[in-house]
Amino acid sequence: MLSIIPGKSVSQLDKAFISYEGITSLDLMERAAVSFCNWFFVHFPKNENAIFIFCGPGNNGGDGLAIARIFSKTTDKVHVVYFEDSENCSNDYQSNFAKLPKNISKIHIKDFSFNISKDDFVIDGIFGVGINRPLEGIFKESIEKLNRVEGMKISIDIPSGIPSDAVLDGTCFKAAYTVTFQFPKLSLLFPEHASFVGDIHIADIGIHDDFLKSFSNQKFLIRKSDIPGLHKKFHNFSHKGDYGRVIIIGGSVGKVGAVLMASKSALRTGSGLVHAHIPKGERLVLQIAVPEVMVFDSQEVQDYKQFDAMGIGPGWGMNVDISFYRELLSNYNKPVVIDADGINLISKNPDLLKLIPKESILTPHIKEFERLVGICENQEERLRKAKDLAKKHHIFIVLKGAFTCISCPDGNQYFNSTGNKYMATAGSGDVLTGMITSFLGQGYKPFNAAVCGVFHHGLAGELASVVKRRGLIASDIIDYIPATYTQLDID
Ligand SMILES: NC(=O)C1=CN([C@@H]2O[C@H](COP(=O)(O)OP(=O)(O)OC[C@H]3O[C@@H](n4cnc5c(N)ncnc54)[C@H](OP(=O)(O)O)[C@@H]3O)[C@@H](O)[C@H]2O)[C@@H](O)CC1
Ligand SMILES: [K+]
Repeated sequence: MLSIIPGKSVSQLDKAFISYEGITSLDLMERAAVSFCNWFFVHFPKNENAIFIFCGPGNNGGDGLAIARIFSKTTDKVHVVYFEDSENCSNDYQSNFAKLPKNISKIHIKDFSFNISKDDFVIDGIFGVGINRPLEGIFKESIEKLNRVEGMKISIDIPSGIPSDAVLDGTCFKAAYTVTFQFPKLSLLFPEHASFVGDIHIADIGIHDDFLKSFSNQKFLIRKSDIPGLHKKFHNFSHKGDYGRVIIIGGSVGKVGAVLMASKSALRTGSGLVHAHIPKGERLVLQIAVPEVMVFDSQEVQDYKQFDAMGIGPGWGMNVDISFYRELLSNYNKPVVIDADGINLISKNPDLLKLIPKESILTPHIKEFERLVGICENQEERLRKAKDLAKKHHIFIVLKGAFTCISCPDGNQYFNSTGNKYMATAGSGDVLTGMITSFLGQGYKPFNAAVCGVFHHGLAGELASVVKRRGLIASDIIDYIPATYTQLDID
């Protein structure tokens, strides 16, 4: 997993790493600039337009100057727009300013006309992780003007204005892309910042994972390379019992589709036997739609302990016999997955919280989560409360959304890196419930089940959206679950 380092620790990280590596801070800045340019040349291979690079007084500005020098080897249309005289800027800024070749024009921000056309590039090196207060004066005015001009806008490390670990207060540069160094800054993952951050690219500057770990603050990004090692291996003599017997409990009149999608996705994720528990009178539709699922109503199941895992809540509604739910949680002594109305019922009956088996996985979206813990001001508060809840009740909280966050009982938080905007569609959450329940039933540890569930779910959505785009529906995500195993080379 990739450690996410708090902004305030980045300069300590820098110091420790350059001493370990035997390089200077200027060398590290050069690596950052080269890595940024490598990304740029791949993304914009035929660029012939002007490139305006806005450089603030710190090392983010220093990065901008080094980038300008590299660009100037291939084009004469590079313009550096600076805010402070070099002698008032950071040391590495000064070194890079001195190295600027003659073919780069240098303009003080006060003399800049903001005459930028739509094909030009606007590169934001005004502030990085060193920002320590809301923008004012010339910085605020200039960024507001830049947000009004056209042009392809790219931020270096973080859009100027966003603090690295908190929610924006005031003005911020609006980027189409953010090229961030080595690890995503936490605030890039906040929904409040989506319109400023654009697409995120992580540029490698050679600081390896083990080194980063020692500066980590219990926050991590889940990457593709983390996933294969979390999967169980099966052999040629494995039988359907080995792949688990799971049950999805939910459904109500008009909402049986949720159980249908969760059950089908459990099958597609690899479960050997999938059962569904739905209200009497609704079973026919489910049996016709997914003949592989065995359907029961409440009177028919004698003993829930026979199931390796349970997914509770899809389409359940709020008219559930709460004593049944209470008994279900009290008597089942393995981790369960709880979603949707399964969570809403807990919000209405908070005494249920302490009955949830240890290591269970709750998968709320933001509204379900806030019903559980109270309205939150922003994502920062949500993440804090999710961590507290996970620790207090020894459960996993999967807070769904872009960069879904898994909060663990030990206080660690893991952010998912797969998925896209097309997945915000009815039933997407039911699919995830089915997938995590399936992994639990296959004998995965709850942490592995949650991580594999969210990663494969996001990946299935990405694969489906290649052809479906905004026409994607939850059933498409299910169809692409098998392809995620192919993508990750998991047999
Ligand atoms: N390991 C890495 O990740 C690497 C990081 N690198 C790069 O370094 C960046 C961090 O650089 P940094 O620490 O110099 O901070 P940065 O954001 O440039 O600004 C600090 C300056 O701004 C000022 N200031 C602050 N807020 C202000 C405000 N609101 N309004 C006005 N002024 C304000 C503050 O001075 P102050 O006024 O507070 O005295 C100070 O002068 C990082 O994001 C990345 O791009 C790479 O080069 C190499 C590898
Ligand atoms: K920036």
